[in-house]
Amino acid sequence: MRKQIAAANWKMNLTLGQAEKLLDEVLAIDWTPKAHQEVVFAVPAPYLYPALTKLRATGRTQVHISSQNAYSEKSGAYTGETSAEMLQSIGVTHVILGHSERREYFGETDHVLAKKLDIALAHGLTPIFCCGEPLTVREAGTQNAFVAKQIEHSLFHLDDAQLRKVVIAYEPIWAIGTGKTATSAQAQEMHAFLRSVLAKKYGATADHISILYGGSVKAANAAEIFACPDVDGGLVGGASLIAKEFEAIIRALK
Ligand SMILES: O=C[C@H](O)COP(=O)(O)O
Repeated sequence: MRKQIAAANWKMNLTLGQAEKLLDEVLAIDWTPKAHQEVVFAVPAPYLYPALTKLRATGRTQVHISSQNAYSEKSGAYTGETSAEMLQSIGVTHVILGHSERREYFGETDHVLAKKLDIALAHGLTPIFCCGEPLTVREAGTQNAFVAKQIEHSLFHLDDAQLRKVVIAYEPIWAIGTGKTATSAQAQEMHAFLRSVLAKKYGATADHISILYGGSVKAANAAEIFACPDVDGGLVGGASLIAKEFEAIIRALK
């Protein structure tokens, strides 16, 4: 079975004290993962190392710490940036790339994201690559072509072995932080389409790629969305900041 993943994206929220309390609460839940289940915490950069330290103390092996971003160059005079090599050196295993907020506020293009994917993979990180359409595109009914282009432009230069290390997150922008979730039918339709896009180039490998859904996932809707055959868990923003909510989302993994 494909990996089923509950990924928390804390975005730019929480003080250190709040972050430690939340992590403690979620790490303490009585949860025995199935072999194919994982939990990922994408925490703000200043909390990566404290979070890793806490996680190591629990001995949990199916829980991982992720960066919310990494730069597209190996090292050098890039003030304020964090490299994939730095993340690897402290024990971070995952990195979110191409979140719509990065694309919108920081001008990240498909081309830059292709470079970020390369450098993340070269340093052994698992990229969680985000794609998704804005409301205008959804209303025009052209979401499939829009999202297929994001995938083709940023991922299609990867070889089969590299693609197998990538997790995809489909996040319709109109559903992020709006409380307006895609219906499970809309999510399934897009996830199946994305898998077919991957299959055209990578054949049966497409069946091994986890595709997460993101956009107003919460305790009340996670089980229905995760039950869709092509949905392999979720990338969760707001609800991941509340321990009880995120616990329920973890328990909704299939
Ligand atoms: O990365 C997470 C997504 O942007 C979803 O955020 P949300 O769950 O607050 O809608």
